[in-house]
Amino acid sequence: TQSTRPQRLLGAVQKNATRGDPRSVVQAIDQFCRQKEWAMNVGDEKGCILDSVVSEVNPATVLELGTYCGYSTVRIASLLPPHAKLITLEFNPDFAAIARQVIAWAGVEDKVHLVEGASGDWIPKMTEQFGVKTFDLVFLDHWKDRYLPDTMLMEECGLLRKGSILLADNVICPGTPDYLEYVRSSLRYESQYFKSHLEYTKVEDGLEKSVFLG
Ligand SMILES: Nc1ncc2ncn(CCCCCNC(=O)c3cc(-c4ccc(F)cc4)cc(O)c3O)c2n1
Ligand SMILES: [Mg+2]
Repeated sequence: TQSTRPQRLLGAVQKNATRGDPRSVVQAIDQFCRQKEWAMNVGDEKGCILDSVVSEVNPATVLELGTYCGYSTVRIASLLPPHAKLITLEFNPDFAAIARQVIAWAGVEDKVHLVEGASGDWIPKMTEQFGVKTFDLVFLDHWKDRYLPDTMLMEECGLLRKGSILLADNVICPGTPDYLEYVRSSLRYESQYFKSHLEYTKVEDGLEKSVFLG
């Protein structure tokens, strides 16, 4: 039977990356996506911006919405301090199965908790299920029309504290207009746009970094 793109991406990781070396996993995926098949990873250019925000925040608790194949999961986890925790939500079981193997190949599984399910269902259960009080950093990379409702839900559930950072992918392409309008106009956020490009292309895209002011 035909393999899927995520399966071929995993194959490229197992063939070209060194077990236990997260940077080589990131490099193998970027090479596969540039030379073989485009895939919706945050990519190398926006990935460098992601790395700089993660390093600056040095978070103890991270929530990632939308795991896909685990590319940004591995990028973030490789920069976390020893006892930090990254919870990543993936709706699609086939993507989740691939992501688990990519995360394991990179050797960062001890820092990562991959949960299969929809953000709207799981955000209200974060505290009771994982003992997380608040998130220091949230990386939004899931359905673009869920960025705003899930941000409001995180506020309502008390998962954001003064200084929590939201970093949102794809605010230009595919675009998240209602989310951008909200974080840029709300007095409860201080927002900053990092102009970049859609992964592996010359199309404009960018990341929006928003600090929750409490
Ligand atoms: N609620 C909930 N909870 C949990 C979940 N887990 C997964 N999902 C569903 C997420 C499905 C994938 C989301 N990502 C994208 O759609 C995406 C698309 C492009 C793109 C595509 C084609 C173009 F021509 C141009 C740009 C580029 C990107 O960087 C993207 O991230 C969930 N939903
Ligand atoms: Mg994205």
